[in-house]
Amino acid sequence: MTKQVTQGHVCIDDLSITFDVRGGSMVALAPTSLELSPGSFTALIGPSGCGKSTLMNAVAGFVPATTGRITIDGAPINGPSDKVGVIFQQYALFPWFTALDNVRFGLKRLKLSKSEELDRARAAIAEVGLEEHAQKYPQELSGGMKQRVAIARTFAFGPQVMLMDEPFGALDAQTRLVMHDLLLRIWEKHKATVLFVTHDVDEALILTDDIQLMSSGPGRIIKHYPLAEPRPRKLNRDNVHLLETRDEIIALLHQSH
Ligand SMILES: Nc1ncnc2c1ncn2[C@@H]1O[C@H](COP(=O)(O)OP(=O)(O)OP(=O)(O)O)[C@@H](O)[C@H]1O
Repeated sequence: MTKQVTQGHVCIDDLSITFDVRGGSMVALAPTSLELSPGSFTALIGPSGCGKSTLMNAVAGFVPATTGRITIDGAPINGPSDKVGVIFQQYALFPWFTALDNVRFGLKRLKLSKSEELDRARAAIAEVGLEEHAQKYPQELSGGMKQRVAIARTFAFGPQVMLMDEPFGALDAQTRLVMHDLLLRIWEKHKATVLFVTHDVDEALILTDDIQLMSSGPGRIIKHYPLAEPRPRKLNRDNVHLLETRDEIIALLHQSH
């Protein structure tokens, strides 16, 4: 039975971000509104420099809104929140901790007993298929394995919102496919609301419920593409809508370059 999700409702309302730079200011994100329903999986696509990471960083509470506001379940975001997990392209694991201890570190905020923390970390490591590598250090793991640890660490503490900024951008094509299956399996189980930045249109078409397309910088959302096709998806002639959507998005991205 599908899990009913009620938390992780993200409202981005007329958000713009301006940075102070030497000799003035620069608009990194033009006024943008976006609503993510609880448990949905949304891709953010747009030309380089259009403000995708800036938007993510604002939802993560790392960058303040210049105008507008962001709420999660009605509560304004004014800084990093326990409701939000973040995964970047760079794995951001602590090199001095094993895979298991990296996941345990992510659980510290929950203040569990030592045995509960260990059980939960072990379960998360098992969920991403790394039981046999739990005692290895990041430098002993492949890029795909490191990103599995990052996924385990972030989902383990139970975030309602998951922000993923090109999480598979550094991985080879084959490993990416494996990671797509893994991410979908974990997302379907945990049902966090996911906002996923990617440059890879196919990745967005395979994974998400909705693709939000941004204009070139200072960007804003110009169009969105709801995707109702059941998963797992394949980009072939049986899925004409996905292929047409791909063509249209690629054409718009080319125009904006
Ligand atoms: N802290 C900052 N200070 C000043 N300018 C910034 C800062 N962060 C981002 N910018 C600028 O804001 C604009 C948007 O950057 P951002 O990283 O959000 O784009 P992006 O769409 O994620 O790009 P890419 O796809 O290349 O990663 C860029 O022009 C960038 O140089």
